[in-house]
Amino acid sequence: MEKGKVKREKGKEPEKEKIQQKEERNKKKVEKEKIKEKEKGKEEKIKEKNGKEKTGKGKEEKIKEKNGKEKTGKGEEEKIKAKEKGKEEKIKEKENGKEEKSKRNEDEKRQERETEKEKEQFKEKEKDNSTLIKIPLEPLEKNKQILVLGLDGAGKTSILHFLALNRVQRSVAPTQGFNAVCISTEDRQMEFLEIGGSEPFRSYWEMYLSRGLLLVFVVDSADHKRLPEAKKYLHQLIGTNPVLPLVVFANKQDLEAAYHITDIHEALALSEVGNDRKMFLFGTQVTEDGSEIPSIIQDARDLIAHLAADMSDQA
Ligand SMILES: Nc1nc2c(ncn2[C@@H]2O[C@H](COP(=O)(O)OP(=O)(O)OP(=O)(O)O)[C@@H](O)[C@H]2O)c(=O)[nH]1
Ligand SMILES: [Mg+2]
Repeated sequence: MEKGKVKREKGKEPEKEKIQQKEERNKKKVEKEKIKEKEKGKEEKIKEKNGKEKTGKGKEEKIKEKNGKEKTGKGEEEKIKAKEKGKEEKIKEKENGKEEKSKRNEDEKRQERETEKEKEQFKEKEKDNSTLIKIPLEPLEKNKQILVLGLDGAGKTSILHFLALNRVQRSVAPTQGFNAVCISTEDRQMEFLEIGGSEPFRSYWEMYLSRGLLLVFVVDSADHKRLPEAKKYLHQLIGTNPVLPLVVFANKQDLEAAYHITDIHEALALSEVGNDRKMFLFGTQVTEDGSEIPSIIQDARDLIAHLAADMSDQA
């Protein structure tokens, strides 16, 4: 019997154990579930975090996009600037073009004015010369001329103008080549031929000397330095013809530096022109206010007319 008891007791003990085992299993289950829940919570948190991160990424992307837009915005700004620059440059170019055009217009107008002035001056000269007969070179070859020679600037044209018109010519241009002038006196006409005194024209002097009726040689009395040069040319000319009459004009006597005619006589070695030659020396000046000395030019004109008449009678 005790054994049975024992058996019962033993039987009771397995139930307890079973219950305990069940309780333990339940506990474990509960713990597992708790753990699972915890894990789930963790995962969710992580997910949330990730989500946030994602949204963060989104922000970044948005920022990037913004930057991109900003960049594109900058690009547009640059384009606009470039366009503006281009416009400015075009405007500048136009302005420059306008300036150049206006400059050109001014230059053209100036030239027109100058040509008009020149035309007016020419017309005035024409009026002045209306009493003079400009003789073409062809007919002059038949008649002998009164040659008017001398270095450039000596006053040849000025003297001729005064001889012809008894007036001073204000602006005298250097003679480029020939200047033929016909002066009428009471009983005859005199044909004068001036050849330019600049170097390129001096070679013609001697060529025309053979056709010369007489030689009028003009010097600038104040141009001391060039007197020896003038002397050289004069003696070369008269050396070819021992009887050609010579009338020397010691011009520009109004200038302070002007040599007196006795000094000019010496400087030009006029005593050496030859005994067979008629030679005369006049101190002259062609100025507006000079009233006495221009009368000398008139005397010189009378003398020249006389000499020319003599020479053409001889011919
Ligand atoms: N002070 C002064 N100036 C004069 C006189 N005669 C001429 N002139 C001036 O001297 C300059 C030259 O005169 P022109 O008559 O052109 O001299 P040119 O000998 O004909 O000169 P070319 O034709 O170059 O050979 C001009 O400016 C004249 O006004 C004068 O007696 N006194
Ligand atoms: Mg001249």
